[in-house]
This record gives sequence, structure tokens and C-alpha cells, in this order.
Amino acid sequence: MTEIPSADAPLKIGTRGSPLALAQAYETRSRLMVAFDLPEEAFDIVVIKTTGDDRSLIDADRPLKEIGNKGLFTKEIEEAMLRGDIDIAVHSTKDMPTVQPDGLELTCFLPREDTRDAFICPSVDSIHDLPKGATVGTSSLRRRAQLMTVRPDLNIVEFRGNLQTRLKKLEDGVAAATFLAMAGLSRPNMTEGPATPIAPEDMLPAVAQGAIGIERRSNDARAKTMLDALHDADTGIRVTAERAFLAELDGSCETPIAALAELDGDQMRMRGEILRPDGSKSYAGEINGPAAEGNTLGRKLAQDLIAQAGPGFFDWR
Ligand SMILES: NCc1[nH]cc(CCC(=O)O)c1CC(=O)O
Repeated sequence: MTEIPSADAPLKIGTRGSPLALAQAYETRSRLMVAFDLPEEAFDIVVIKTTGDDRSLIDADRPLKEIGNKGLFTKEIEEAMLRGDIDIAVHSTKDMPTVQPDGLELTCFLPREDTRDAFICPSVDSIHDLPKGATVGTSSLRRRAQLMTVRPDLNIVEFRGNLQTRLKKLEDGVAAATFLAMAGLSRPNMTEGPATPIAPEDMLPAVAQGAIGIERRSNDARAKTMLDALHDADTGIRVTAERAFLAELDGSCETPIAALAELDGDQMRMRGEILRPDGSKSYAGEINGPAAEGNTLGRKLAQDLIAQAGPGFFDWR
């Protein structure tokens, strides 16, 4: 077992307070307890409220991107870590900007779970079976654009809040269906219910969907030792390639973007898609190559799509 430098004080694990975020923090703590044979008391879970958790902002039905897109769920957590109030931060990597602030790094990824989206609908099992003009709820720009390419007749409304809130809205007839990441259902153990996984061919997931990422201060030797032991190399390679794709395209959350890198031995297959927000145009592509060059593959795929889309594609921004 690796020796932990100066393990006297508990390791402070920062997280948001949502059921999904807490489940991710508990999973991280359990893995550290096993890896280093430590008791629960060796850790403190510190809940931090972020802009994205501010009910007064969230309850107003404004699209998330208007509230402040980049780092909506991460800014306050990163500030706490830079101050030393927490030592590590557990995130859904999907919510993370592609670049971390000076002094912090995101280099630890837990084994990736189901990357697919789920179709949540009490009445039918597929998007294609929804009645003409049906109302569906989502606050995701990507899902909205992808839906509009296949079902331009649907009435898409802003849908926010945790799983319970959304299910209640479906019950109340506010919408016929909604969408969630499969990983967001399984982590807090809420797979029961009207959820059908959607194949990536039908809805390519968001960059890094289903991957928990753990951030730390660059100069924290204890945190580095602990997180190095949890890191899953394959997940790291996949997520890094997808984030390179995202960085090359945009970086902000204003463009509907999807990507999925998969490994077969030392080979990577990566699919990507960019869309106009209204679904009127979408460009998709695929690239294959050595996993060791994942970063380059991600950037190349992004450039291919930019070339396909032609000049002016991003003009609506
Ligand atoms: N945007 C919120 C968010 N961030 C991460 C997940 C799910 C878990 C994951 O993909 O890691 C979700 C919920 C969702 O998209 O349904």
C-alpha cells in the first residue's frame, strides 16, 4: 500500500449538495477508504453551494446559459479549494470547463459508467412513438437540438430541477417526457421508473457524460497520492480525447456539442456531432486511431466538423 504523506488531518472532500453530487462524493470516499484502509473519520464531506444551486435563479425559468454558463456548478467549489477550505472536489466531469484555474488540476477519473442518455416517459418507450406535437421537457441545449433534428414537431420546454421534481412534473402532465443521463439515475440508485436507455446512434451523449472527475490543488502531495490510486486510465484517455474535441470547438456551453470516445484495446473510435441550437443543421463525424493519440484525434475530429459545417456555422452565437 502506498504511504500517504501527512495523513493527520481529515481529507476534506468538497461537493455540491444534490443527491447525485452527494452519491458521487460518498463513492469517492468509499474508494479511498478501501484503497488506503482508512476509517470514515479520515474524511470530511463538505457541501458547497454553487451558483447552479441557487434556487432563486434556478426557479426562474430562464435557460441555464443565461444565468452564466461556464463553471456554473464549479466556481465556488474551486474557490474553496484554492482557499484550502477543501482538499479535493468531486464533480460530474460533464459539467467541468475544459481548462482549470491556475493551481488546480483535474487528472483523476473514476471508472466510467453508462454514457447513454435515458428517455423518461411513463407512456411510450421511444422518442419516435411520442404523439405529434407532444411536449417534452429539457434544459439541455444539446438534447433540445438533437430532438429537433429527428422530431421537429415536438414542443420543447425548459425543464429543471432534480429527478424527483422532474418526475412530478411528468405526473402533473406538464410534459409527456424528459431526458436524463443514465449515470445520473444509477448513481443515486434511482433506476426504478420509466427510463429507457437511448443508443448513442440515436442521441450522442455529452462530452465526458458518465465520468466522475476529482480535482485537487496541483501542489498537494497527499491529495495527489490518494487520487493517483483511484484514477482509471481508460476513462482518462476517453475523457481527455472528448475534452480536446470540446476545447477545439468551443469551451463554453453555448454550442450543442456531443462526443463519445470508445476503446478497443489500444485503438480509439471517436464519434462527434455539432448542431445548430434549433436543430436546423447538424454535422456528425467519426475518427479512428491509436488511443495514445486521443488528444490529437479529438482535435482533428473537431476540425473535420468545423470544415464540414463551413464558414458562418457559429454566427448565431
Ligand atoms: N447537467 C447536469 C448533469 N451533470 C451530470 C449529470 C449526470 C451524470 C453524468 O453524466 O456524469 C447531469 C444530469 C443529466 O444530464 O441528466
